[in-house]
Amino acid sequence: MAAVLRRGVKLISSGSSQLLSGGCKHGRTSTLCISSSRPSSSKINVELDSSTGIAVMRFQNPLVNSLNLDFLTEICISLEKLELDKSCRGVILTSAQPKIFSAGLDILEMYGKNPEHYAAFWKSVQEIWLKLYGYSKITIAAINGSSPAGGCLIALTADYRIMADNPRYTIGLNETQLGIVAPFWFKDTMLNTVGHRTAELSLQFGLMYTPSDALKINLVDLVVPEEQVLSTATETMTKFLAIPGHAREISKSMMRKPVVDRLLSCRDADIKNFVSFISKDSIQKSLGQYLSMLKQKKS
Ligand SMILES: CCCCCCCCCCCCC/C=C/C(=O)SCCNC(=O)CCNC(=O)[C@H](O)C(C)(C)COP(=O)(O)OP(=O)(O)OC[C@H]1O[C@@H](n2cnc3c(N)ncnc32)[C@H](O)[C@@H]1OP(=O)(O)O
Repeated sequence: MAAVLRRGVKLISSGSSQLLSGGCKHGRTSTLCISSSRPSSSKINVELDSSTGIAVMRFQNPLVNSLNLDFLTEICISLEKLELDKSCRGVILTSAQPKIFSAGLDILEMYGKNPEHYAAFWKSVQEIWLKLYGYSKITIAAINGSSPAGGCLIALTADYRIMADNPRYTIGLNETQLGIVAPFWFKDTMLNTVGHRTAELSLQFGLMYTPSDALKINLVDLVVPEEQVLSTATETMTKFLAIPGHAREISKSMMRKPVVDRLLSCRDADIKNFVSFISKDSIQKSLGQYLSMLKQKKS
């Protein structure tokens, strides 16, 4: 999997991605970069500073970082590589797209397709959640834009959330607004973060929160000026890194394992449930209307 290219430079490749260590792009010898072997098609960019052990994973799937099958797979592969890389100690998740952290699951993956496609897509959604929620290393979400539904879920899996102080950005599980339902593991992730009553109201109404409101309900941990989101995430990561790693990791696992195990125990049933739900005419109709609404918003 890994090959030494020249002194201090190793290449790890899987699918379309490569991991280069040593001096690359930025001329900093301590920087690792993961990028696609076809840079124009890469949906993420990862830089790992080997002097600090902090990796920054930037989502760059135009236009709005919607989570389609390819994008989810690419994120998962990169997370796996970083988890195996001993020089990586923590990952900051952020967006390279302006104003959007992630628009959530790609609605086009859930609309007008066949059951096999829905099953494959849902499996990859499960995969990313299992990977992130059970991630052994520290994760921090540097939320520099809006983050509805699946985008919020990605942020919720992190150990810490820092959001840009811009009232035009919103975050939340808005599924009911689309006429769909957040599955139990989305619900559990939310519930474990904001508590039962807030989660109940939030899920039923499909509420989207401004950064200051998200802070009030502990959906995010910190709100900072936009230009400070990444630097604050790095500072926060340093605080996490000061804690003895083994103790922190076990504590994280202790809090999250029951929820992870719950999905692991019924993955196939959850996929079946999703396929049957999303294939219903009434659900397809709701999604179709929502997509039209998104298009009309522009005109
Ligand atoms: C008995 C029990 C039963 C339970 C069973 C449970 C089973 C499980 C059920 C199903 C669960 C599904 C869970 C779903 C999770 C999701 O994540 S659904 C997606 C939710 N996302 C959204 O609602 C976001 C919608 N988008 C927006 O609000 C805005 O686009 C934005 C992100 C805020 C960006 O705004 P702006 O910058 O103004 O850009 P736009 O012009 O609106 O968008 C640009 C183009 O992108 C398209 N687009 C946007 N979001 C998506 C998306 N999520 N998927 C696909 N495409 C998207 C948008 O249409 C524009 O396209 P073009 O017009 O072609 O340019």
